[in-house]
Amino acid sequence: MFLVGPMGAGKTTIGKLLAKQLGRPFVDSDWYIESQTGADIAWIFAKEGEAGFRERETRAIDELTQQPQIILATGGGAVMCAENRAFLKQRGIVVYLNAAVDVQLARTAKDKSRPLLQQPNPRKILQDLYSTRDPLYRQVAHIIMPTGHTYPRHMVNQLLQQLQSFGLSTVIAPEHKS
Ligand SMILES: Nc1ncnc2c1ncn2[C@@H]1O[C@H](COP(=O)(O)OP(=O)(O)O)[C@@H](O)[C@H]1O
Ligand SMILES: O=C(O)C1=C[C@@H](OP(=O)(O)O)[C@@H](O)[C@H](O)C1
Ligand SMILES: [Mg+2]
Repeated sequence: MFLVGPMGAGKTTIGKLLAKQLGRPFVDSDWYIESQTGADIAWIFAKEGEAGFRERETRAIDELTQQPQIILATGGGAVMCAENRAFLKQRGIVVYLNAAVDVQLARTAKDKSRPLLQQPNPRKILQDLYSTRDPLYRQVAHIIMPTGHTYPRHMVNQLLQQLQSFGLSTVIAPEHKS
Protein backbone atom coordinates (compact mmCIF):
# COMPACT_ATOMS: atom_id res chain seq x y z
CA MET A 1 0.00 0.00 0.00
CA PHE A 2 1.49 3.30 -1.12
CA LEU A 3 0.70 6.79 0.16
CA VAL A 4 0.94 9.81 -2.11
CA GLY A 5 -0.02 13.47 -1.61
CA PRO A 6 1.43 16.90 -0.96
CA MET A 7 3.92 17.93 1.72
CA GLY A 8 2.15 18.05 5.07
CA ALA A 9 -0.71 15.74 4.04
CA GLY A 10 0.50 13.30 6.69
CA LYS A 11 1.92 10.47 4.54
CA THR A 12 4.79 9.73 6.92
CA THR A 13 2.64 10.01 10.06
CA ILE A 14 -0.33 7.98 8.82
CA GLY A 15 1.84 5.40 7.06
CA LYS A 16 3.78 4.65 10.22
CA LEU A 17 0.62 4.29 12.33
CA LEU A 18 -1.15 2.18 9.73
CA ALA A 19 1.81 -0.18 9.37
CA LYS A 20 1.90 -0.69 13.13
CA GLN A 21 -1.81 -1.47 13.17
CA LEU A 22 -1.53 -3.90 10.25
CA GLY A 23 1.68 -5.55 11.45
CA ARG A 24 3.39 -4.67 8.18
CA PRO A 25 6.78 -3.11 7.43
CA PHE A 26 6.81 0.67 7.04
CA VAL A 27 9.25 2.57 4.84
CA ASP A 28 9.31 6.28 4.06
CA SER A 29 10.99 6.84 0.70
CA ASP A 30 12.73 10.00 1.96
CA TRP A 31 14.19 8.14 4.95
CA TYR A 32 15.24 5.30 2.65
CA ILE A 33 17.00 7.73 0.28
CA GLU A 34 18.74 9.35 3.26
CA SER A 35 19.97 5.99 4.56
CA GLN A 36 21.17 4.89 1.10
CA THR A 37 22.93 8.22 0.51
CA GLY A 38 24.26 8.80 4.02
CA ALA A 39 22.98 12.39 3.83
CA ASP A 40 19.74 14.21 4.52
CA ILE A 41 17.28 15.50 1.91
CA ALA A 42 18.42 19.13 2.34
CA TRP A 43 22.04 18.12 1.71
CA ILE A 44 21.09 16.12 -1.42
CA PHE A 45 19.14 19.10 -2.82
CA ALA A 46 22.03 21.46 -2.03
CA LYS A 47 24.76 19.26 -3.57
CA GLU A 48 22.97 17.47 -6.41
CA GLY A 49 20.03 19.79 -7.09
CA GLU A 50 16.43 18.64 -7.31
CA ALA A 51 17.34 16.58 -10.41
CA GLY A 52 19.84 14.54 -8.39
CA PHE A 53 17.27 13.94 -5.67
CA ARG A 54 14.65 12.85 -8.24
CA GLU A 55 17.04 10.26 -9.71
CA ARG A 56 17.59 8.81 -6.27
CA GLU A 57 13.85 8.93 -5.63
CA THR A 58 13.01 6.94 -8.77
CA ARG A 59 15.52 4.23 -7.82
CA ALA A 60 14.00 4.11 -4.32
CA ILE A 61 10.39 3.95 -5.56
CA ASP A 62 11.31 1.17 -8.00
CA GLU A 63 12.95 -0.90 -5.25
CA LEU A 64 10.43 -0.22 -2.52
CA THR A 65 7.27 -0.83 -4.57
CA GLN A 66 8.57 -4.37 -5.16
CA GLN A 67 8.83 -5.18 -1.46
CA PRO A 68 6.02 -7.48 -0.37
CA GLN A 69 3.60 -6.25 2.33
CA ILE A 70 5.18 -2.79 2.46
CA ILE A 71 3.38 0.31 3.65
CA LEU A 72 5.24 3.02 1.74
CA ALA A 73 5.07 6.76 2.35
CA THR A 74 6.37 8.55 -0.74
CA GLY A 75 7.63 12.14 -0.97
CA GLY A 76 5.19 14.74 -2.31
CA GLY A 77 6.99 15.02 -5.67
CA ALA A 78 7.17 11.31 -6.46
CA VAL A 79 4.24 11.51 -8.87
CA MET A 80 6.03 14.04 -11.10
CA CYS A 81 7.88 11.22 -12.85
CA ALA A 82 5.85 8.99 -15.19
CA GLU A 83 8.01 5.99 -14.35
CA ASN A 84 7.23 6.39 -10.65
CA ARG A 85 3.53 6.72 -11.40
CA ALA A 86 3.61 3.44 -13.30
CA PHE A 87 5.51 1.66 -10.49
CA LEU A 88 2.99 2.89 -7.94
CA LYS A 89 -0.21 2.31 -9.85
CA GLN A 90 0.73 -1.15 -11.16
CA ARG A 91 2.34 -2.62 -8.06
CA GLY A 92 -0.08 -1.88 -5.23
CA ILE A 93 -2.97 0.07 -3.78
CA VAL A 94 -2.33 3.80 -3.95
CA VAL A 95 -3.92 6.15 -1.41
CA TYR A 96 -3.95 9.90 -2.07
CA LEU A 97 -3.94 11.84 1.21
CA ASN A 98 -5.39 15.17 0.23
CA ALA A 99 -5.01 18.37 2.26
CA ALA A 100 -5.82 22.01 1.54
CA VAL A 101 -2.90 24.40 1.07
CA ASP A 102 -3.67 26.16 4.40
CA VAL A 103 -3.40 22.85 6.21
CA GLN A 104 -0.18 21.93 4.40
CA LEU A 105 1.28 25.32 5.27
CA ALA A 106 0.40 25.08 8.95
CA ARG A 107 1.82 21.57 9.22
CA THR A 108 5.10 22.32 7.45
CA ALA A 109 5.78 25.87 8.69
CA LYS A 110 8.22 25.07 11.52
CA ASP A 111 9.97 22.18 9.82
CA LYS A 112 13.11 23.18 7.89
CA SER A 113 13.67 19.74 6.36
CA ARG A 114 11.75 20.41 3.12
CA PRO A 115 14.10 22.34 0.80
CA LEU A 116 11.35 23.38 -1.63
CA LEU A 117 9.61 25.38 1.12
CA GLN A 118 12.65 27.28 2.39
CA GLN A 119 11.61 30.35 0.37
CA PRO A 120 10.03 33.72 1.24
CA ASN A 121 6.57 32.64 0.04
CA PRO A 122 5.92 28.97 0.83
CA ARG A 123 2.14 29.43 0.41
CA LYS A 124 2.58 30.36 -3.25
CA ILE A 125 4.91 27.39 -3.75
CA LEU A 126 2.44 24.99 -2.18
CA GLN A 127 -0.37 26.45 -4.31
CA ASP A 128 1.62 26.06 -7.54
CA LEU A 129 2.73 22.55 -6.66
CA TYR A 130 -0.86 21.63 -5.82
CA SER A 131 -2.12 22.84 -9.22
CA THR A 132 0.49 20.78 -11.04
CA ARG A 133 0.39 17.69 -8.89
CA ASP A 134 -3.24 17.23 -7.83
CA PRO A 135 -4.23 15.75 -11.24
CA LEU A 136 -1.25 13.39 -11.04
CA TYR A 137 -2.12 12.21 -7.52
CA ARG A 138 -5.65 11.55 -8.80
CA GLN A 139 -4.28 9.69 -11.81
CA VAL A 140 -2.42 7.14 -9.67
CA ALA A 141 -4.85 6.88 -6.75
CA HIS A 142 -7.17 3.98 -6.06
CA ILE A 143 -8.45 5.71 -2.91
CA ILE A 144 -8.64 9.47 -2.14
CA MET A 145 -8.85 10.64 1.49
CA PRO A 146 -9.10 14.22 2.79
CA THR A 147 -6.98 14.72 5.92
CA GLY A 148 -7.79 18.29 6.96
CA HIS A 149 -9.66 18.00 10.25
CA THR A 150 -9.12 14.38 11.19
CA TYR A 151 -6.73 13.19 13.89
CA PRO A 152 -4.08 10.72 12.66
CA ARG A 153 -5.54 7.77 14.64
CA HIS A 154 -8.99 8.47 13.26
CA MET A 155 -7.51 8.74 9.75
CA VAL A 156 -5.98 5.30 10.16
CA ASN A 157 -9.36 3.80 11.16
CA GLN A 158 -11.07 5.41 8.17
CA LEU A 159 -8.34 4.18 5.87
CA LEU A 160 -8.54 0.63 7.25
CA GLN A 161 -12.27 0.60 6.44
CA GLN A 162 -11.59 1.71 2.88
CA LEU A 163 -8.78 -0.78 2.45
CA GLN A 164 -10.97 -3.70 3.46
CA SER A 165 -12.71 -3.53 0.11
CA PHE A 166 -9.29 -4.06 -1.49
CA GLY A 167 -8.73 -7.20 0.55
CA LEU A 168 -5.91 -5.83 2.70
CA SER A 169 -5.98 -7.90 5.88
CA THR A 170 -4.14 -7.42 9.16
CA VAL A 171 -1.30 -9.70 10.16
CA ILE A 172 -2.06 -11.23 13.56
CA ALA A 173 0.92 -10.78 15.86
CA PRO A 174 2.23 -14.17 17.19
CA GLU A 175 1.31 -13.34 20.79
CA HIS A 176 -2.33 -12.86 19.76
CA LYS A 177 -2.62 -16.16 17.92
CA SER A 178 -4.42 -18.93 19.76
N1 LIG B 1 -4.19 14.16 10.39
C1 LIG B 1 -3.33 15.01 10.97
N2 LIG B 1 -3.78 15.91 11.89
C2 LIG B 1 -2.93 16.77 12.47
N3 LIG B 1 -1.60 16.83 12.24
C3 LIG B 1 -1.09 15.97 11.37
C4 LIG B 1 -1.92 15.02 10.68
N4 LIG B 1 -1.13 14.29 9.85
C5 LIG B 1 0.12 14.77 10.00
N5 LIG B 1 0.15 15.76 10.92
C6 LIG B 1 1.35 16.54 11.33
O1 LIG B 1 1.76 17.29 10.20
C7 LIG B 1 3.18 17.31 10.08
C8 LIG B 1 3.57 16.79 8.71
O2 LIG B 1 3.21 15.41 8.64
P1 LIG B 1 4.00 14.36 7.75
O3 LIG B 1 3.51 13.01 8.11
O4 LIG B 1 5.46 14.61 7.83
O5 LIG B 1 3.49 14.76 6.28
P2 LIG B 1 4.06 14.34 4.86
O6 LIG B 1 4.89 13.12 5.04
O7 LIG B 1 2.84 14.09 4.03
O8 LIG B 1 4.82 15.54 4.38
C9 LIG B 1 3.72 16.49 11.25
O9 LIG B 1 4.08 17.39 12.27
C10 LIG B 1 2.53 15.65 11.69
O10 LIG B 1 2.55 15.37 13.07
O1 LIG C 1 6.92 17.67 -2.54
C1 LIG C 1 8.15 17.47 -2.78
O2 LIG C 1 8.66 17.64 -3.90
C2 LIG C 1 9.00 16.94 -1.67
C3 LIG C 1 8.39 16.38 -0.56
C4 LIG C 1 9.14 15.88 0.59
O3 LIG C 1 8.45 14.78 1.22
P1 LIG C 1 7.06 14.97 2.05
O4 LIG C 1 5.95 15.06 1.06
O5 LIG C 1 7.00 13.74 2.88
O6 LIG C 1 7.21 16.21 2.85
C5 LIG C 1 10.54 15.41 0.15
O7 LIG C 1 10.44 14.27 -0.68
C6 LIG C 1 11.25 16.51 -0.59
O8 LIG C 1 11.46 17.58 0.30
C7 LIG C 1 10.48 16.99 -1.84
MG1 LIG D 1 6.84 12.57 4.54
